[in-house]
Amino acid sequence: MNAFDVVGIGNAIVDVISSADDSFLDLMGIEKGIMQLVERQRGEMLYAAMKDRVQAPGGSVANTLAGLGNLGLRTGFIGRVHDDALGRFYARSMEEDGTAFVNPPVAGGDLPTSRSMIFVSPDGERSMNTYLGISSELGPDDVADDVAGAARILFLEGYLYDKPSGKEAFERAARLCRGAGGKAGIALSDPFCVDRHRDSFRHLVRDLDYVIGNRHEWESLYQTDLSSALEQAAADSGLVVCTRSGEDVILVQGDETARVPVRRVVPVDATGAGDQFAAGFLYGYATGQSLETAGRMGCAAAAEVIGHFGARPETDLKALFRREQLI
Ligand SMILES: OC[C@H]1O[C@H](O)[C@H](O)[C@@H]1O
Repeated sequence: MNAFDVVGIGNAIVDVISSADDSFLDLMGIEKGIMQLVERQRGEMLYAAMKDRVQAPGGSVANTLAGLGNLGLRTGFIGRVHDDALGRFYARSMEEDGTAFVNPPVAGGDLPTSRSMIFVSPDGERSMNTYLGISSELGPDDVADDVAGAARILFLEGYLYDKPSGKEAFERAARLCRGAGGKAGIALSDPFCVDRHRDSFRHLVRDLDYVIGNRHEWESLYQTDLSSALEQAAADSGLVVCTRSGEDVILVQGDETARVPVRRVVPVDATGAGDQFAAGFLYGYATGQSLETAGRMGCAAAAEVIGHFGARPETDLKALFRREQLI
């Protein structure tokens, strides 16, 4: 029996969250609604400018694992934090959220634990400014055989391709998992990330077992409109999932297509919507649900997280799924 139902690998990031209106974003030169990588100095400047900031564990794939841990699956996260206050907070929080943080915080070195300064606008949009710190050093040595090789399902973060060592870690993890008979898939992360790594990601769609992305990411990947992009993706990949903020989610596996309706609501904070969609979907995938049920689980988990600040669920997702008659 595998030690883990789902193992994820990605950037281990502490989120620092505060509210800000559009004029503040303009003043600070922050592009609304995307994730921008920032240098340490700019990160410190933005941190200092945040009013009533709240600190929470984040990181895209790690957020998904927290959702899966909440749902009772056996989960592990491969990430890299420094042995500083933020890093110890992060490792402890992952464990408290039900996910094994398999690599201990790293002592020594200059780079601190990663943090993302996230500004939430009154319309619920989030603008993320991430200083990668020690996470930029995540590499193949962080990927243990008895973690990636012991996963039934592996979930990989597209953002890792931004650093050569992250890419090597990603590829080693996928090799170990699939070599031991597990399934590996990727979250495309964001359209700019797709733009930076288009050729590599096109290969991954062909090589991996499932791919999750939103409409902008799929359009960027194939540089065409959504329906042509999904047609190509379905021909390339075993299982394709496309979220479309506020519109039906589309899931395609071989000849089967499911469309899952989404209730349109104004988010309190959109941070983590895609991550929790992935958690609900992967719970369905791991427990052998139909495409449609897995998609509905994704939508339910995403709807929960956008109803409050922060990128991780605050309620019992299994109870939520029961109420929605999904389990
Ligand atoms: O997807 C949301 C996450 O992306 C960024 O990596 C932040 O850490 C945030 O928690």
